[in-house]
Amino acid sequence: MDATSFCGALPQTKLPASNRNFSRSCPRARSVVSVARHSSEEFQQPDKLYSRESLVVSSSSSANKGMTASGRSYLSGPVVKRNPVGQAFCAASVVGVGAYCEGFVDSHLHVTEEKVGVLLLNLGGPETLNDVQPFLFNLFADPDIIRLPRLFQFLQKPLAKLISVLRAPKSKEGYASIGGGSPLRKITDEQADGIKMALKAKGLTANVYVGMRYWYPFTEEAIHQIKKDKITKLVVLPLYPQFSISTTGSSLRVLQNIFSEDAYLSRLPIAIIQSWYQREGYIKSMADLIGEELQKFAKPEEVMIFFSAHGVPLTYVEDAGDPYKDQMEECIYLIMQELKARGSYNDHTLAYQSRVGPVQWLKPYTDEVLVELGQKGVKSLLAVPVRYATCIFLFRAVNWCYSSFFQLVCAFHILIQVIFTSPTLAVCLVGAINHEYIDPVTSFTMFYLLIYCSTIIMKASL
Ligand SMILES: C=CC1=C(C)c2cc3[nH]c(cc4nc(cc5[nH]c(cc1n2)c(C)c5CCC(=O)O)C(CCC(=O)O)=C4C)c(C)c3C=C
Ligand SMILES: [Fe+2]
Repeated sequence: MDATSFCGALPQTKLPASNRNFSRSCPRARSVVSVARHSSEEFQQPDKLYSRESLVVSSSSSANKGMTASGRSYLSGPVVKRNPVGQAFCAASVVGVGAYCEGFVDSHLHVTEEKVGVLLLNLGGPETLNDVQPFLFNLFADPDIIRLPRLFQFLQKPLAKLISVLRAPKSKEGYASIGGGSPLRKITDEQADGIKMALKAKGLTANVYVGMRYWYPFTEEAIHQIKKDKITKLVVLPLYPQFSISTTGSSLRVLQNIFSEDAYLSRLPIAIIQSWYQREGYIKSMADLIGEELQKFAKPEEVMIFFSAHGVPLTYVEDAGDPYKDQMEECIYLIMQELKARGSYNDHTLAYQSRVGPVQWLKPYTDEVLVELGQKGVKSLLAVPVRYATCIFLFRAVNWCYSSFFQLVCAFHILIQVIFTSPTLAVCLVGAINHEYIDPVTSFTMFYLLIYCSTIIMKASL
């Protein structure tokens, strides 16, 4: 649990994947304890799936979209496992995984001296208004965010500089409205603590690390600590419920770059949980929160549930095969099914916010839908950010509504979603982590078994 200190400062530039001489505080070093694991019998247990035909369809289609139109590869599908010695990450068990039995623990345990690490990946956010422009630079310098054709990639950084400077005033306004900085680090730390506690409760003690993509603590810092701690198995959990090239894909690309250049890391067995929007615990937590909020309205059954999600440029989905839209729609479907099962038959709608730049983003747009709903005479609206409590984009839209004619027609109610620090969600995520605990170990063991056998055969033939 000790904090390990680094010193020095990172400039505003995005950290190159190979830069591991960076120095900054990496406060989430965790003590290492031996870990209980489960037999493969457990692994065979049927998963508690929220199944629906399209769940399988969207998962498998995700798998097929591993290579983007521009020839860039990215990882998709709920879970990816890596060959322990392979340099590359490879997609495995895709269809139907990602939603696992939460009670998947507790028998056939045996203890080993493994040092398991759980790496939580997130976006990161500016902690002060002064951080906003450098944070934006890091974001726009990411080739998974500003996707330039290969020929123009040399323009990435100058463009990032320009856009970050132009965007900074608007962003600062947003961050100023939520207290002068992003609470994402605090939220992620709380999530990490929750996950650690939930792991412990299941008898699975592991080091938990946080790695951010665009701000402190950077993913590189977490990896540095993982190496220092001599972790022997790693479960990677991006804290994005749905997969997008621009979020999970981008974070995994950083990992891929770092791992492929490092002898120790390239041998480290890892498992990656690519999406978890379809997990029972997540869907139920969302339904719990929505259900509670609905009860605050005079006529809960008349409330329109308005889901608002962070968008992506349309080309991500249409040209690059980003599964994000499918997964988001699937997620909303599952939440609504759960609400129906509980007797709530509310109307609902999904819209996307946070457009940046002149290109077309996923539609319908949040601000336009809000106007339409007002014009249709919707009186009660429960706005649900599908992601964070800190969703500045949704707050922006809602604030705008409050200050316009909308206030007159809609009895607005905003659901502030605290799900990401909820213990239920932590337990749900630990279900996913726990599932991954065993498989890399199995493949790791299998690999050494193979090496061992082939050595014997080679020796015998000499
Ligand atoms: C081209 C730009 C962007 C893409 C693509 C994009 C995808 C994307 N982002 C999130 C989640 C978050 N983004 C956040 C901030 C943010 N995102 C962009 C741009 C793109 N995002 C910008 C410019 C910013 C900064 C704020 C602003 O200027 O409007 C955040 C907030 C982080 C925080 O500080 O708390 C989140 C969360 C997802 C899920 C996603 C793709 C699906
Ligand atoms: Fe974003």
